[in-house]
Amino acid sequence: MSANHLTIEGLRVETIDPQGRTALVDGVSLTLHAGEVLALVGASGSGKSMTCAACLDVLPPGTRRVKGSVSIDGRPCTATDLRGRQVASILQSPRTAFNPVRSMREHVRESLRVAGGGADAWADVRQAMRDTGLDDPERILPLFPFEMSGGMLQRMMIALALISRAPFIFADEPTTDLDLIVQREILDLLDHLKGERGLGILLVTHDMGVVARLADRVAVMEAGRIVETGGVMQIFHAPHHIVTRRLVEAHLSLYRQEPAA
Ligand SMILES: Nc1ncnc2c1ncn2[C@@H]1O[C@H](COP(=O)(O)OP(=O)(O)OP(=O)(O)O)[C@@H](O)[C@H]1O
Repeated sequence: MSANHLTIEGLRVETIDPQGRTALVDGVSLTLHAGEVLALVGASGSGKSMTCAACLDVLPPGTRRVKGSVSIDGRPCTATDLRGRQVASILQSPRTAFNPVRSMREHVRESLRVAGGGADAWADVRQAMRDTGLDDPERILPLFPFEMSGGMLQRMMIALALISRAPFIFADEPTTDLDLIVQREILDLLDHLKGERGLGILLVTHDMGVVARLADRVAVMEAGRIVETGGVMQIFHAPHHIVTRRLVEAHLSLYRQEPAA
C-alpha cells in the first residue's frame, strides 16, 4: 500500500478522427505525493478528466492516449497496474458509478477480489465503512444504490477506495452533485483520510472554493496543457498565469472580495 509519489510524464491524448487529430491533453506532466491533495483545476473542457482517464486507460470512445507514462516511485506502471490497485477513483456522480442491480455487499466483494483481501478482509471493510461515516455497516451492506442517498453513496465510494488499499485516489468533481452540507462533510472526510491514511489525492475540480478548502498544491490547465503549478497560497495570493488569475478573480467575485494586491 505504501508509495511516495505517482508521476505522470508527457501525457498526450488525441481524438481519433479521419479528418485530422486534435490534442485534448498535450504534454501533461505532474507529480502527486503521498499525504497531499493536488488540485487539477481549469475551465470546463480544459482536459482535467481526460488526464485522469488517460492514466487509467478509461478514455471515452473516439479518443486515445498517444504518448506519456505513469510511474510510482520511479517504477513504470501500466493502467492495469494502477486501476483499483495503486489508484482508486471517486467520481462525480455516485449514483451512476454503482451498478443499480448490485447491493453494496456485492460491490465490496468485487473490490476485495481486485485487492486480494486476506482473512480479516470483512473486518477491514466494516472499519473502512465506519471511517467514512457509514456507522452501521450491517444495515448498509444489503442495500441497493436506489435505497441510498447521494451522500451515502459517495461515502460508500470512498469506503471502496479505502478497501482497495490504493495509496492514491483520483477524485473527479467528488462533491459537485451533492447538497452543500453533504459537500462540506465529504471534503472534511477526504481531508481527514489524507492526514490519517497518508493518501495522495488528485482532486479534479473547477470549484476554487473546494481548492481553498482541501488542496495543498494546485495545477492549472488550459486547452490540454498545464499552465501553472504552485502551492495553494501562491495560487490564491500571487497567481502568475492569466488563466489562474481569472479563476481566482471569478471565485473571489462570487464572495465580493478583491484579489490580493
Ligand atoms: N469522446 C470525446 N471525443 C472527442 N472529444 C472529447 C470527448 N470527450 C471529451 N472531449 C473533449 O475533450 C476536451 C477535454 O475534456 P475533459 O472532459 O477532460 O474536460 P474537463 O476539464 O474535465 O471539463 P469539465 O470540468 O467540464 O469536466 C474537451 O474539449 C471535450 O470537448
